[in-house]
Amino acid sequence: MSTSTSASESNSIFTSTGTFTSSSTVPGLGYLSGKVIKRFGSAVVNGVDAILIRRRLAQIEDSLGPTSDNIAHTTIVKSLYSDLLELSRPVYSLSIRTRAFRVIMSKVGGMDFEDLTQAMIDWPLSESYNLLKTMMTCLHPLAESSHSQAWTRTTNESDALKSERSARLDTFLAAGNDAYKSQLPYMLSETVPPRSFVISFLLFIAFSVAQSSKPSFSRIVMEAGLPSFIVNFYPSISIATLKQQRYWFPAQLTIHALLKCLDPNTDFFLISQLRTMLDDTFHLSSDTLTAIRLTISQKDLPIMKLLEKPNILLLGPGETGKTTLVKQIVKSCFKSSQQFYSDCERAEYISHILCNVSASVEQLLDIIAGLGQNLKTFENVLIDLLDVLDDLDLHAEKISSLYQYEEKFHLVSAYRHLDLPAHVNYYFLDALPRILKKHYLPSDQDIIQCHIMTTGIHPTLIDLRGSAVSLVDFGGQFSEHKKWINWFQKAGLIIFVASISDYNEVCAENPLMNRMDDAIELFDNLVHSKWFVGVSIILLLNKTDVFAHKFQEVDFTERFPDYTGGANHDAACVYIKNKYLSKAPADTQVYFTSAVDEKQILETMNDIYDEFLEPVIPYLAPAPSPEPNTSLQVHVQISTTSSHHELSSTSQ
Ligand SMILES: Nc1nc2c(ncn2[C@@H]2O[C@H](COP(=O)(O)OP(=O)(O)OP(=O)(O)O)[C@@H](O)[C@H]2O)c(=O)[nH]1
Ligand SMILES: [Mg+2]
Repeated sequence: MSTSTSASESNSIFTSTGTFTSSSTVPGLGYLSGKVIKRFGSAVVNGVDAILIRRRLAQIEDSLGPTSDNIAHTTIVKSLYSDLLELSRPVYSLSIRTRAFRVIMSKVGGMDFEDLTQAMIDWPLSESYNLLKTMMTCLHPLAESSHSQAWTRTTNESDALKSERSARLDTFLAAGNDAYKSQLPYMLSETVPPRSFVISFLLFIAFSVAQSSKPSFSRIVMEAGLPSFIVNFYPSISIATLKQQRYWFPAQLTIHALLKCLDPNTDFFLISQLRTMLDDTFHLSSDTLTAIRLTISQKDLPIMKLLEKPNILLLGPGETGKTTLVKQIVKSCFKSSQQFYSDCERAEYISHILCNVSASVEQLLDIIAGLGQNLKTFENVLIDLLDVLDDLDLHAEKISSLYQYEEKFHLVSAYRHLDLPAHVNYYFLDALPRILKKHYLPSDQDIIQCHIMTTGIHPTLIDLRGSAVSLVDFGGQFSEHKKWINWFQKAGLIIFVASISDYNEVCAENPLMNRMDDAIELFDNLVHSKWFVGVSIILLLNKTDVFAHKFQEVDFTERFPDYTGGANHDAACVYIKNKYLSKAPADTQVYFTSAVDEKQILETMNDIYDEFLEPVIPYLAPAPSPEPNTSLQVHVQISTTSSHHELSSTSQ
């Protein structure tokens, strides 16, 4: 590093009219350098003074740079920031300014700007103006050579000198941009829209304006070009319908702070300019400064993970209700006045539903054979039923004969206790007379109740209160688990879906393994996985409706001898919940759900959105626009009836 600074290097590149304000009180080198900075400000800096300035800068970098520890003493902090700002002024050499500017921009990017803000407010307004203008140039998407060229002096410099100056300025701006970017609390990726890049800066401006609360400071923010800067990143902010979107929040917060601080008597023009950009309904429940502080503090929460990766992963064992949940959410985004499934889609479900039932009937036949009792009549009914289910069109006669003996259906129902899958046992068996009718077309509920085993990974983009979030559905069978890991790094939030009613069932792939034991073990593994540090994991104990039936029919204490809650259904639910929670952090959120109940599942999802997603929504990409000629606000990337799915042939 050069220890001397040439006259040409130390000349101002940007015009500056300010006076010097640094007043370091730090004894020793800091003190000396503070004085030097103060004394030499715009003068040509040479020799020992240049060395002292550089040493002071190194000290500032050590204390305030990204790797520094916090400095407790407020007087020291004040003097450090004061000198830092001083050294960013255009009167110093570009190499000094670049280093100082880098520290400033890293503080802004990392939302660690309370002290910097204070120092800037205490600075002369003309200096703050220069700095803010430089920051906006540095963050502007086109902050490249065109800018620096416009900023270079229009003296009679030779072209070569001009282009050298321009190149050095580009390096200066790029260094600030990089420092800012490197400290952002969220990662920039393709899924994060460009406006997210300036969230930290806008909060810095909002905070400075609110902290200063002086109209004069707000005025220089306006004059430095903030409105056009905002419009660059939020191009439609003046459009009434768009500015109400929640993702305008950081820009709206900044505009709101400015409007609060400008003087209505003298700043009429500026105020009316800002009014066109502010949503009329914009409202803060606390004062401006508190609201900004709250927004800044969110950077520490796991929700920032969601901001980086707006993916909600639905994990859990097979047949617990993951896909049903997706179906309900996707359907809910559709305007209720219209039909969600077309007749064609409904027709595609017929074969899946028939297969669901016939798989269970086959299972029932196996069970009966194993009972060793003479149940010939019943077996014949089931065989007839299987035939019919195999091809409805060919067996019209048989269907009518089945109808003639409606008690036969009751006979089937009488064997419910024989461990059939819940959706057949509690739903499709009752619906058989309707299903076997000519021209049967599945209802919405039939589609929700139909099980199609998921294979592979299926992300679906959903409209979450105006923002786009990806809901990722995975196959839950053992053989599918190895595919999950590809998505672990992309997890923003995890919803582990377990079935509360499977306590007396065995795994489809391993009849020796109890389903609930297997689910708890899987949950335990995921909760403690290194992939999910800082990611919230929500537990959904699903199939409460099935549990309610089962709890009446199957002795709970037989399975759990240490359960002491007797016939109290709620006590049994808490008992199972605690079994899961014994493996998880104490603050794990648990929801009891029935995914086949649309209203209930949407209420639960709303609670999850409020609790885990609301603060992130303003920063996410907008939801995909509705398809032409439809009010569908959801972009479903997979077809629920596609050939990606295989039929479940076994359930218990
Ligand atoms: N009664 C009832 N049935 C449910 C509930 N949740 C899911 N089901 C049914 O259970 C079956 C399995 O549900 P899916 O959503 O396909 O399960 P999954 O977790 O996606 O299963 P895999 O894709 O195999 O991992 C379907 O027939 C659903 O209708 C519930 O809360 N109550
Ligand atoms: Mg599924």
